Amino acid sequence: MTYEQCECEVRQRLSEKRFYHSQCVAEEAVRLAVLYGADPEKARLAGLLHDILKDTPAEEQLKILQGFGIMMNDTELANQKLWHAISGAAFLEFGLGIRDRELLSAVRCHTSGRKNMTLLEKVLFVADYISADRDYPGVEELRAVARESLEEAIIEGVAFTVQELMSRREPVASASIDAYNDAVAVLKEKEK
Ligand SMILES: Nc1ncnc2c1ncn2[C@@H]1O[C@H](COP(=O)(O)OP(=O)(O)O)[C@@H](O)[C@H]1O
Repeated sequence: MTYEQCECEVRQRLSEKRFYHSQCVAEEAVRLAVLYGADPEKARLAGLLHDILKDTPAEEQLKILQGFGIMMNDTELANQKLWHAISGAAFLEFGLGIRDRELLSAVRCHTSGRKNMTLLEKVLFVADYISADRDYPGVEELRAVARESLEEAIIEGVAFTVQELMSRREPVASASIDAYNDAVAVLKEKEK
């Protein structure tokens, strides 16, 4: 599929606001990719596609996952906000025929992160926090951190999300803690 065809698939499934967010994440992912040595065009496409099922009702997302025979683990099931990433990656692969495993796994883990993230996964994970449309308190600081270190940005991003989830007494998927621990380990290694 061409980039334009992908854009068309995304646009028809998302609200204007969410489509704009996807475009902003695509642009930010390119910037981070250039800065840290990932493939900019793959990063752009991952950013464009990452939220493709975000506006699809949860029951439909479940049906899509069941239809493709994909199981979620217990924490994933307990966190509805994670479903669009998992169902989105499945839809891209089995619905649209996108075969790029690196891109698919970046979409699959873009919300929670995961253990042993690839460079592209890190780029997308961070781009989603700092894209131009984001305006939460602290986003400017996180943008500055992301220009200096992807790992520091992952740590700050996960800390922000986990604190927010805990304050609402919501379950926390351990994939984010894994991503945090890996980032801490990379920084410790660099300090040596
Ligand atoms: N480890 C996690 N466990 C549970 N929920 C999580 C985790 N990480 C992220 N989330 C949920 O996902 C939300 C962010 O998802 P995201 O796709 O970036 O949404 P949006 O683009 O609407 O901000 C967080 O606000 C949180 O509710």
